[in-house]
Amino acid sequence: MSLVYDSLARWSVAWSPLQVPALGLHVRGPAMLASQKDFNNAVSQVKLLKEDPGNEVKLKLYALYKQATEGPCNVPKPGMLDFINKTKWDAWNALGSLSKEAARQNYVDLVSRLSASSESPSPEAPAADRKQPESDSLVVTSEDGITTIRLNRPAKKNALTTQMYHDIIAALQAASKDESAITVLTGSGDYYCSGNDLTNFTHLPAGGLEEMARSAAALLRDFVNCFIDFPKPLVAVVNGPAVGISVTILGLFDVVYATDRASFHTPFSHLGQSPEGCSSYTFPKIMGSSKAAEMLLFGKKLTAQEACAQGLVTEVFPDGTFQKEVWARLKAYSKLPPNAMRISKQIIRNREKEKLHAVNAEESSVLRERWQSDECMNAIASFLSRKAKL
Ligand SMILES: CCCCC/C=C/CC(=O)SCCNC(=O)CCNC(=O)[C@H](O)C(C)(C)COP(=O)(O)OP(=O)(O)OC[C@H]1O[C@@H](n2cnc3c(N)ncnc32)[C@H](O)[C@@H]1OP(=O)(O)O
Repeated sequence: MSLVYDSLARWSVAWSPLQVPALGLHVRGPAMLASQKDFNNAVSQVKLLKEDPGNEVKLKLYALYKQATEGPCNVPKPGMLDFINKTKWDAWNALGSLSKEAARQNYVDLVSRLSASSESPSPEAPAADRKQPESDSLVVTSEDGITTIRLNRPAKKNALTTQMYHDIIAALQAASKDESAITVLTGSGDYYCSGNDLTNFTHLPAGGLEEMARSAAALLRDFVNCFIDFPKPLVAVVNGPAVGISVTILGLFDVVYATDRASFHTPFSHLGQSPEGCSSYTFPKIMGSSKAAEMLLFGKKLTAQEACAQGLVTEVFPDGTFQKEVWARLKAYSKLPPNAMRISKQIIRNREKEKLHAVNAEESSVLRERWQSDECMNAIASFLSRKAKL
């Protein structure tokens, strides 16, 4: 094994970025596919990366570059002892029949994530230096090795405004670098979260509905990407009912604790919308395809006990002792060696990441279209005119 690593290390030095170029099967709607120009720009951007992304990522870049430019692997497999070329061949071959267009897009996405992370400030951000959220609707605290991101809009059942999506992204980015061992998302008041604030769709920008849908899809994608990439144990403390996107992203958490008062509701069809938060992939995996379909297609609301029986929730606690029991447990977990927890999370999650990014891109692209549909507009108008509730 070390021989392969050694060889890869030398190989990466010899690599020109132009030869370099993610594993994973990407299926996405045509609206989101990168152009040849985007691809060429990404190829140039690789040369400007400030940090060496490491051999694993270089291999992904290489494989995607080959797939995007030459299509599926079409050369004979190198011999057993030709470690370097065999490793490259395996990476390219693992992409199977992924189309050139999807490979080009995945390459562009990967480079853009690499560029963003190499530009972000790397030093550890202690809790005291954390940039506070722009609005009071999100409260971020760090104590006892736990960073807690609290949705704080109880009068609106913690519905997520556009600003809150931005603030959660910033809070997760800061938490990934602070000194805490565990990060928690929870809500204030009687609800965990009622999902996307439906009035987000009423603030039409100059470009109209189309522009609103485009920018919401881009924000959704960035938001979900942060959960996919979050490096530390991520725990949801579900203090009450959860709706929409606050339910779907639970599949990206490591542990989900719920009060017995919680319920889990994804009424996408009622709203003329479609699943997000990678739930089109994680839910069938977690609970099987027919239970997932009942939730995601028919909007079946699950009790906390049902969600636990189906694997979406880790454990359910009586509401009266929920906070006390959960926080005592989290405080104990936060004393465990943080690096061991990060590394274990990496092992569990890393092989799925590229797939999850592809699913996220596809779901966001489909929703961009859905948000411009009459079905969706009518459902939102109906809620806003107080004719409809879930
Ligand atoms: C970047 C964009 C990404 C987009 C990602 C897409 C995500 C998809 C989803 O999340 S879909 C889910 C959307 N959510 C809903 O459809 C829930 C709508 N809300 C309700 O049906 C009900 O409010 C309820 C069942 C959650 C709670 O009912 P209850 O009777 O207990 O309470 P009220 O209805 O009186 O609510 C109190 C006030 O809160 C406002 N409110 C609640 N949820 C939302 C919401 N999602 N969006 C906007 N506003 C919400 C509600 O209108 C009340 O306000 P008022 O006191 O001013 O009347």
